[in-house]
Order: sequence, then C-alpha cells, then structure tokens
Amino acid sequence: MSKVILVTGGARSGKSGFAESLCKEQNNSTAYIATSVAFDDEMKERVRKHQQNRPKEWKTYEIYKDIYKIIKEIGENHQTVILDCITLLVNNLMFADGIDVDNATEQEINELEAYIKDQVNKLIEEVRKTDLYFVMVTNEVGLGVVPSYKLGRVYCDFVGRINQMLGRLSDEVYFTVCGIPTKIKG
Ligand SMILES: Nc1nc2c(ncn2[C@@H]2O[C@H](COP(=O)(O)OP(=O)(O)OP(=O)(O)O)[C@@H](O)[C@H]2O)c(=O)[nH]1
Repeated sequence: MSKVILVTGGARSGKSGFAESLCKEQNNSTAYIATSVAFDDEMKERVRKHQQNRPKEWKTYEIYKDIYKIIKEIGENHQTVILDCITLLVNNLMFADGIDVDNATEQEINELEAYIKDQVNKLIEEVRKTDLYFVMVTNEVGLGVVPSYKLGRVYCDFVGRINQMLGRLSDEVYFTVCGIPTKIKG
C-alpha cells in the first residue's frame, strides 16, 4: 500500500531538507523527481549543489509534465520517492505550456487550472496503484498579502487550491517554519 506525504512551507523554511530526511529514514531505493528547470546560472549552480549533496544512490528524474506516466516504472524500481516541488510543477505547466495569463479570458484561466489539477490528480492516482512511500514538497505561497497584479493572484489561487487538494489526498501533511516541521495531518 502506498503512503503519500505532503511537506509545505515558505522558501528556505527547511522543507526540502525535512522531506529528504523522511526519505533517508526509509533506507531503501529512492527516486528524486525534480520539477524545476534551471533557466539561469545561479539556479544551475543551486541544482548542481543539490545533486552533489544528496545520496549518490538516489536516481534523479528531471520532469514536470505527465509525471504520472513514469510512476509505474518508478514503483517497479524504487520504494521511496521525493518530488521537489509542486510549486515549480505548477509554475512550469503555467508558463512553458500554458497561456499568456495577463491577457487570458476567465474561461482560458479555468481551463488551465483544470489541466494542472488533472496532471496532479493523475499523479496521485498512479501513486495509489503502487507501494511507494511518496513525499511531495510544496510552497505555502499565500502567507503574504494578495499580489497587486493579475499573474501573481492567479498563481497564488492555483497553488493554494492545488495544495488544498493535495492536503485532502495525502495521508500525512507537515508544515515547516524556521526549519521546524510540525505534523498537521495524519
Ligand atoms: N532540475 C533539477 N532541479 C533540482 C535538482 N535537485 C534539486 N532541484 C530543485 O531545487 C529546488 C529546491 O531548491 P532550494 O531553492 O534550495 O530549496 P527551497 O525548497 O526553496 O528551500 P527549503 O525550504 O529550505 O527546502 C527544487 O525545486 C528542486 O526541483 C536536480 O537534480 N535537477
């Protein structure tokens, strides 16, 4: 039976490190799903350090679209998965494959959100068919003020609602503040 865990928190709250420690405790074959795309040199350097610092035995998959399609294969070869992170998955689906949000109609925005939710739902559905210990990292993006520009508001709405959906679908949820994780579900 699978176990699905969601770790949320602000930027630099220690959420990725905590999620990795949960996976290390499992002490078995682990896959790392990276949803980020390194666009600039600073991000490339960040990614390089992450790769250097995680256990050499972990297998890395760099993917943000149709992740559900590789879950069966991952489930056959690994027992544990860390997906870092949901926020960049939403970001990339919005910008790489999505629409010009600033000039989009309400219907186009609703369709884009439905598409991203469908990607996330299918992912969890596939995970539930496996015995994976599946840890997802996300950002708690809505703790500040509501952005004054449309793109920011749409992004916060998408991530907030997808986090709520994942909160419902996860067996355990942790909230990380100042490097301290607190279990808020399970
Ligand atoms: N493409 C790619 N991205 C990676 C890889 N390893 C890590 N990342 C990305 O690095 C990001 C996490 O980096 P950080 O900015 O250091 O962490 P953070 O989540 O903001 O901060 P914390 O809350 O402290 O964890 C995630 O979005 C990952 O997708 C990799 O091998 N390839």
